Amino acid sequence: MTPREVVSNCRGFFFYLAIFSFVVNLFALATPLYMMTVFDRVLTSRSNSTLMVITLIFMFALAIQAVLESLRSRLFKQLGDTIYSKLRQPVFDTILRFKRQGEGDKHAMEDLDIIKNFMSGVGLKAAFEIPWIPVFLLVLWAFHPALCMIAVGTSVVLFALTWLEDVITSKNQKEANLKQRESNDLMGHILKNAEVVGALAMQENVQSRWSKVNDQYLEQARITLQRVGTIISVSFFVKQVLHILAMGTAAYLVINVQGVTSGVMIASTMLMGRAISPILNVLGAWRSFLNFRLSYARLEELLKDRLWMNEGLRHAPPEGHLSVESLLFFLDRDRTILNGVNFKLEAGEVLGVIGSSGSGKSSLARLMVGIYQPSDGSVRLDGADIFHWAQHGLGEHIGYLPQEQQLFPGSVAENIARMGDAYGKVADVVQAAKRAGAHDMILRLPKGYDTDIGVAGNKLSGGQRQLVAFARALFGRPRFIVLDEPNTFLDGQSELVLLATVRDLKAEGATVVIVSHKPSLLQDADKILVLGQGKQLMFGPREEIMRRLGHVSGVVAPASEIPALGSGIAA
Ligand SMILES: Nc1ncnc2c1ncn2[C@@H]1O[C@H](COP(=O)(O)OP(=O)(O)OP(=O)(O)O)[C@@H](O)[C@H]1O
Repeated sequence: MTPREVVSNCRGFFFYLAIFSFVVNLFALATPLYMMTVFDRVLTSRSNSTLMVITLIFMFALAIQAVLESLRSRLFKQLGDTIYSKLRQPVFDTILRFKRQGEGDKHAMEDLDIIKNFMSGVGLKAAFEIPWIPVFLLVLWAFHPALCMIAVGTSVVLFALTWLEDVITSKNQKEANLKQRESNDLMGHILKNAEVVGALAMQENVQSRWSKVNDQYLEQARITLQRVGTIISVSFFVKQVLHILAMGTAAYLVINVQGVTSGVMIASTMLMGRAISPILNVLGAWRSFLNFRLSYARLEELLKDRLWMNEGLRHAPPEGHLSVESLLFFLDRDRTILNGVNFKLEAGEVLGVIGSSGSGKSSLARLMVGIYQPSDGSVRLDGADIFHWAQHGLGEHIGYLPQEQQLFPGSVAENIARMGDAYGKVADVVQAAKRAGAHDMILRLPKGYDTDIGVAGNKLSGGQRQLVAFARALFGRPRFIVLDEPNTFLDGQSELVLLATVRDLKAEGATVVIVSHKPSLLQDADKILVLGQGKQLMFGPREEIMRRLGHVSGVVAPASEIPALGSGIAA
């Protein structure tokens, strides 16, 4: 769902808001009418009882106006909340997906907040008052055309000021927003890497970089505020002038024109204020309207035509037949990361992926679990295109251990249970931990499975994090498992457990892909895929590939030797 679709689904809200706004504004005529009645009828008749009755009637009208106004405000708030709640999930899914493609817009949630605040606050309210400007002007015209002309003149000046404000501030405002985000992002990175900053004495360097961006933000914000301040002062002056002009003109009319009473004079000056108040509201809400317009357009762009957002087909658990077909992958057109990768695996086979640094192994792993979308070709599991298989439908049958473990704040058990209900699935959590060889390590932690691992697992060692991430990959007995450099932080003992686990998985019929620089990990592999500079150099049974690599001792050649084979060797 895009913002446009959501807003269009909220038509009912707009209908009721229009009705409420109509009635509230109608009641706004009550006070000028009261003043006119008091001046022209009560004061001339000197009747106390009339004054009392009229006062009570108008007080009742004001009470109704107050109640309606409060209901209208609630309706605005409800509209904002409804739009927010309908867009929250698609925006969350989208930014997660785009982040994974390396082009994420993590500020989309801020955009959603801006849309919500505009819809539930003064911004939209001002828009609903605009249609009332001509009505008030018509009433003024009925009093005397000169009064209407003064209000029109003032409105034109105020509109011109609003336009001028936009012209002289929008560029700076945009720049200020951009620099503020850049400055916050940089601060986030500095805090994240605080250890390195401290250890390598980088404080001064990073501080000066951050200050530079932050100063640019402050400067743009200062210019914007200064200009807005000037416009506000001029608008205030125009308002005061209007007031005096209105009073003066009305007094002139009372003196010189037959039929214009002092009641009309008071009522018309009040009405004039009422007529320009929507313009002042628009002026006040202009900035939030501009931000709303930007955010709305950004979210519309982000959410439209996202095929993956459709509810994916729910498949039965896959058997594990993998086919990678004419795979092409690039993040930007100038740089191909993978090209022409073609291979098949039967369920229960183990594939070892080797290749030099930067040859595309991790990218292939990500494509195989549906994180990246192929630029061409496909990755299919049991014949179904993995990328189009909805994440929640497919993910539960997949095990994936990324190079950086990517743990979440929470307990060990929650992390193993993929941040789901760990305590409802204790047996599964423990079983996954045991299979990953993590159980004993976890029991030695201060609170065992309940141990809080800290932000991104910073309370665990590298090896402990990897074991927890491995257990998470095995949680739910997946049928297809991709392990990207699973032994980076593991000691010899844990590595033996890893090998035994791979053997068990194979015996159970699960399909396993291991990306590794380390030949010893691939001794149980059925097939080996060799990548070099994004191309498939070789693919085939392990023994054959080892022979082609000139190996005799039963282990695969070190990755550093592989590029020397060149890219011309096809599988
Ligand atoms: N998000 C990204 N943005 C830009 N380039 C990327 C991105 N991810 C990967 N690459 C590029 O794609 C190429 C392959 O990277 P990949 O991580 O797949 O290699 P690898 O074989 O796993 O390397 P290593 O063994 O060092 O982990 C590299 O040249 C890398 O710079």
